[in-house]
Amino acid sequence: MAKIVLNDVSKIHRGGVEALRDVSLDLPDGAITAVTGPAGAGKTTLLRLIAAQDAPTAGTVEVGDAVSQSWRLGRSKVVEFAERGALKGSRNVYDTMAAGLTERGLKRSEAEAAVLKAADAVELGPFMARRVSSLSDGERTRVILGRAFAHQPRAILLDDPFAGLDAVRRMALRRELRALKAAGATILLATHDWTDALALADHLVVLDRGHLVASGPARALYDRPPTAEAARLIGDPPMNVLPVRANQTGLSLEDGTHFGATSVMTTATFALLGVRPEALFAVDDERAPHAAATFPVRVEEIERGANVNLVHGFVGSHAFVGRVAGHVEAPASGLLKLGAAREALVLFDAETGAAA
Ligand SMILES: Nc1ncnc2c1ncn2[C@@H]1O[C@H](COP(=O)(O)OP(=O)(O)OP(=O)(O)O)[C@@H](O)[C@H]1O
Repeated sequence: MAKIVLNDVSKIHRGGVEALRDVSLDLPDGAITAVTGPAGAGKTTLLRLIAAQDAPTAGTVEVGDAVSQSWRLGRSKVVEFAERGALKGSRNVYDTMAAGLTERGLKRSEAEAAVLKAADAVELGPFMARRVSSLSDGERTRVILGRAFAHQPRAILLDDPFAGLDAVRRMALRRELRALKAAGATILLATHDWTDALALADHLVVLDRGHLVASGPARALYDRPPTAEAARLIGDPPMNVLPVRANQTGLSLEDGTHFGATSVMTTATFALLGVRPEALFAVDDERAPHAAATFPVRVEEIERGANVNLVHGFVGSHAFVGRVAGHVEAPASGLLKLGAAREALVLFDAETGAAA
């Protein structure tokens, strides 16, 4: 197992791009951490620094007992950084998985046993002699994972491991990663995909434009984001966040659109009100539970799915999304009332954005 600690880490790439700024993190060992954030947030840069493939411009990175005073020192023994782009197409699968094992001190026979065992685990046995360039994206991902298994590192870093995998392989990979965790590995994966992140992660790190937006236990961060900024970045679709004004009659938008929500106590006149898309339900549905707040949504589009519908529209002038179960239809007026229970409403400070 290996705990990963970053102290005030910044990384300025050549050309002056500040990919990370003053990031401090303390990641639990023996857990799965998902590093999330929009394109260009700094996810790959963070993984590369932890793997000692690149040096921080400032700050220190510690992995287990390998500290980065000299930033490369000892790190290769504890971290396997699995980058799809780094696979050599002309190598066969066996050599790709075996590369570096003897340098780590394994005898040839031990290296061979480790590779064959790992290949078995990721069902790559029949592929051993195939060139990497002849493999599909999904098969390459399995090579990457197989290599990580064979090396038995204490921390495994995976950059976008689910890209290019079909649904069945995604599920299989999630199972493999859980099994690796159960065997004691610390796993860090960068992903854009919230389904995978939330299905797997014990811990979430949210980055945006190089700064750390949030870090904490995945479920808690998802249910109660610490700031409005985090709320807008966590989940797909993320939480709706509306600027509201409070008085005795409840909460309203600046244009007077009223939500009720008298049960939401706030001493401030202005606040930000958050509600998760999947917490919303159509209030005309007589089976709907009692709504503590009602949002009149001017519907632009309803994306129909097998069990849930994504309602895209506006509340006042603010974009708003509902993920509503069952059949839902926009009324002739175009205004669909979506409600939420009291426990689904989150208030943030209007000035600081901190959760109330
Ligand atoms: N080697 C490099 N030289 C110069 N700039 C770089 C380099 N690597 C990354 N960057 C820049 O640093 C920022 C962060 O990039 P990074 O790849 O870490 O983000 P990311 O969150 O992984 O993005 P994506 O989700 O698109 O893969 C981006 O603006 C990127 O263009």
